[in-house]
Amino acid sequence: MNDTNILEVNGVSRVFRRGGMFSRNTLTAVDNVSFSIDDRPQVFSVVGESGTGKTTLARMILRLVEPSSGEIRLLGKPVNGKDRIDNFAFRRLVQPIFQNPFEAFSAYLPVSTYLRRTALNLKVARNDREADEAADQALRSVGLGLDRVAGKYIRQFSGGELQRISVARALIPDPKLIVADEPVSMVDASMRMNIVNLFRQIVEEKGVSFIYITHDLSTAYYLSDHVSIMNTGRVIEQGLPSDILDNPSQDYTRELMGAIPTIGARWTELEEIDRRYPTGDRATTESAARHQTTS
Ligand SMILES: Nc1ncnc2c1ncn2[C@@H]1O[C@H](COP(=O)(O)OP(=O)(O)OP(=O)(O)O)[C@@H](O)[C@H]1O
Repeated sequence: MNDTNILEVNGVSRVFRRGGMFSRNTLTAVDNVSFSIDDRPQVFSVVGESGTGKTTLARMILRLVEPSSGEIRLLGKPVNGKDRIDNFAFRRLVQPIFQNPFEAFSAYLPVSTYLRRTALNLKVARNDREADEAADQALRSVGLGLDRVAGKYIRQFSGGELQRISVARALIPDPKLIVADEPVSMVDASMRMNIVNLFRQIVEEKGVSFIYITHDLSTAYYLSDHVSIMNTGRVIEQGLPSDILDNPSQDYTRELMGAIPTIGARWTELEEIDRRYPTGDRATTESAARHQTTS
């Protein structure tokens, strides 16, 4: 165990029962997965097709599902079990971003009220004024501001705008780690790169690390410092994105790559979308540029 690692996942498995309470049928959704994320701000991607166990893994890290075996540690402290890190400390350190931003907020509360409550509940602020300041600061990190959001309900935003607001919500407690489960798969194609670039910008500027869960190898390659490929519950290969894509050791990875018509063409398309829909205050990052030049 290394206390400077933000996250350690040691031999973690999750078995689900299939076919009712008394059934003996089981499914191993996550099978003996191990990896660690050191304290350098980074994007750590977990890539695989539907049903390979990515969401189950994310939910175990977020403490929404208990592992059947193995251990997850956050800054050296257990995430599960009787000595686990307390809930409040956990929520200050780790925040989720989910696939559907419309499900991340209440439909009955203005989004600004929701953000204010988040700041108060997480004790980032002592009163409404401080909470609004915290919300405004977080919204500015994603290219918005409280003035553009105040009093509006989720139906008044596009999916892309609302996903940016859910990134802002996640930033309110100044977390160490954000677990983003398919965060761009329900966002309009024109906004996808915008959000992906925003993640990179947050890594560089705020020192937050992301676990980026996706079926889309192309955005993972573009965005990540590290890629783990998952198939049937197992991590089958992992490493630097350029190493994996230039030299995949597994047939499954080659199949995933085959889903991208040609890597080079895809980057051109992503860059074109990015040019047409700029983030505004987006930083072009060294890491993204590095991956682009290797493609
Ligand atoms: N609560 C549950 N009970 C039973 N089976 C489950 C449960 N949650 C997930 N599974 C099963 O575990 C397997 C892995 O699911 P999981 O959602 O983790 O995969 P995934 O890679 O995230 O896929 P997707 O992108 O479609 O969500 C699937 O076969 C799924 O049906």
